[in-house]
Amino acid sequence: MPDALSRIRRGLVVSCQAPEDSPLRATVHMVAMARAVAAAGAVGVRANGVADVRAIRSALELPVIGLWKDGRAGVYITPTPKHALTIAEAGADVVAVDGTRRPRPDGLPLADTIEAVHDVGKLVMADVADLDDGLAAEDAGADVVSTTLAGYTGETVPAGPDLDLVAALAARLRIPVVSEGRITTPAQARQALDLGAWSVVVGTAITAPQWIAERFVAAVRR
Ligand SMILES: CC(=O)N[C@H](C=O)[C@@H](O)[C@H](O)[C@H](O)COP(=O)(O)O
Repeated sequence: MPDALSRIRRGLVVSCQAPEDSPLRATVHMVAMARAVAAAGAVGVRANGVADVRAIRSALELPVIGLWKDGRAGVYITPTPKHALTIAEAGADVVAVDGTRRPRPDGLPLADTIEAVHDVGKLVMADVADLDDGLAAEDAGADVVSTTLAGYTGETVPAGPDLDLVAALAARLRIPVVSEGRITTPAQARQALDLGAWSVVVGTAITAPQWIAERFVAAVRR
């Protein structure tokens, strides 16, 4: 098992990302967030964009899962080999890419992006939406799959994490399966591991103070 994957086994990876319109959208804030979660015992960090990946890589010893969000709809997570190689070059140990079976903007198969990343000695996390995506991503050579895109390819986004998908993928795949997306409680994170997840990625519930505060505000307004 590659070192970066061994190191995140049965642990918490924290996604340190802030959207463009967030007051936290500056690399310095994402590095501080990454340091804070590392101090708490997180075993890895997931980060978006060249600047954040590069800065977090040099600030921390932890494995970095890097991605490049290009756009907001369709295939936007590290959609092409060019995006993937840029993130690998920025220092990501694992490059997270869209691993769905949707047509990619460059028309190339997922396997091409995976091969390009492997050629520079880095690993690929395929962000999938369903079981068939996961099976196809494993066949295409992905090193690990994550349930990142489950619930984001249809009309509406479901409320909780898709833990059924975690269990289904873990039962069928030989490669590690990471549980990611809408995990908002420690109990859900634990449950994901109990269902066979290799590790758990949590973002919003830890690193988005606006989302956290909104829940408190709504509760005290009632
Ligand atoms: C769908 C998509 O674009 N997901 C992104 C992937 O990197 C991030 O916006 C999420 O924050 C991340 O997956 C962690 O999930 P959550 O924030 O729900 O814990």
